[in-house]
Amino acid sequence: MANFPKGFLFGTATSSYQIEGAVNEDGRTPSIWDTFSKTSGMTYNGDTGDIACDHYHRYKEDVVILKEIGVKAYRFSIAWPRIFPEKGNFNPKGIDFYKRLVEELLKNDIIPVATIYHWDLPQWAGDLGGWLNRDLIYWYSEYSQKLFKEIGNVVPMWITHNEPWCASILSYGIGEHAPGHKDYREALIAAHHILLSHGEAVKIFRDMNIKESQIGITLNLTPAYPASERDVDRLAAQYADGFSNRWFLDPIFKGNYPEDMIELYKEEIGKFDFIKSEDLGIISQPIDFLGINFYSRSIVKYSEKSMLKWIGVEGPGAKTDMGWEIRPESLYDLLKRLDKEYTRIPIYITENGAAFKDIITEDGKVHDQERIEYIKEHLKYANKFIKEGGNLKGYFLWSFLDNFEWAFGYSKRFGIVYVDYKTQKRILKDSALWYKEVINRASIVF
Ligand SMILES: OC[C@@H]1[C@@H](O)[C@H](O)[C@@H](O)c2[nH]c(CCc3ccccc3)c[n+]21
Repeated sequence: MANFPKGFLFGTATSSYQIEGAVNEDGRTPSIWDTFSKTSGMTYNGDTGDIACDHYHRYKEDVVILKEIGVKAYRFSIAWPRIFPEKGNFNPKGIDFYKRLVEELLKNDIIPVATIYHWDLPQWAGDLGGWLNRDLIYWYSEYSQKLFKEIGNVVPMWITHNEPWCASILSYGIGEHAPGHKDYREALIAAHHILLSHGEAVKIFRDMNIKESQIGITLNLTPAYPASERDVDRLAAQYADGFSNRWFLDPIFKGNYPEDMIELYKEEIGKFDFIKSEDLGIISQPIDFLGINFYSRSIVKYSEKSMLKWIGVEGPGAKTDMGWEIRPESLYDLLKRLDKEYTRIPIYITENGAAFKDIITEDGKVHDQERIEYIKEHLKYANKFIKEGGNLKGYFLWSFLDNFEWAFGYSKRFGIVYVDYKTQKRILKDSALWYKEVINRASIVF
């Protein structure tokens, strides 16, 4: 039996575009994900977030379920297009939804953890060039400041951005996410502006001196391992680590971009003329916690073919329905590395979870034992890190509800609560009942 420290924050996580629906309600205007999901071929089956889990209307019922599971905290994101549906035009009805949600959470002793940006950029900002336009930093500052003013005193944990890597590299470089560009120079420009907007929001947050509230950022981090002990494969792993992790960790915690990656990129990217002298100082100002989203590791071998000099190799372990290798030990490796090389500020696992092919059996239940095993194993390694003195303060399971899985639409289920999208009925999967026990005892048997 392993116990977690008293006060360890067990939670669940979601995001606005993936669960809310009500895309035209109370003044909300389209986001780049409304546009992208309606562009043919961009999402599985042409799925969109138009309805999703209809959480905008069902949030009270959903908070009751959160209470039933017994989570201590709930991580959600705020839809920028509800708050500023047009450039410079604040929408009180938009913030009212989040005031109602936060009130409901607090009434049920659940700590609200708000992510300011989880990819649903207002289309009006997309039309200005999105994250390629340095002016977005101004608009993001206006948005963040308004949130801090309106609900800063009732939200104790603020996350500026969810996964800058996805919002830049995956979206402007690889093209799998909105706005679907495939230009690596654009990707690094977007990454820089997102990081800069993070820094500006932290500055605003500090200047407002909001009591009892903390601010951080969430990074998706993927430990990279060489496919062999050959030097070239070890070099490949170094570059994969730079690509996924150090390009974001270094500016935030060291105040510089990693030299080896600048060298690797400069042929393709040309001048790094989008970085101004004062930028890295703004990006690297102290934060109160680091959120990490961990799902799996990558194994890479050297390849002359790719500009990045590496290609992925399939791991030997079992896979989730996303095809991601199940490798809980890598969570421990990641945590130890962060502790040793980057920071000892509090760390929260702001996402960890798995998609599996869930079915409702005759008994009307969802026996998702694979998901229970996945979570149990990751909590085991999280606990090992804590026992060794690691400053891990919380774990947010992805996800509370089955929801819109971006390019995969509704074909992938990550929830511990099953959503029947035809009826919007919620069914607690076995994993929700198991997680309830874990939280109740703040210990797990493994
Ligand atoms: O894919 C599951 C979840 C998403 O539903 C969340 O919105 C997002 O924050 C999130 N990040 C990751 C890991 C990074 C990643 C995201 C999308 C595609 C590939 C890798 C996994 N997830």
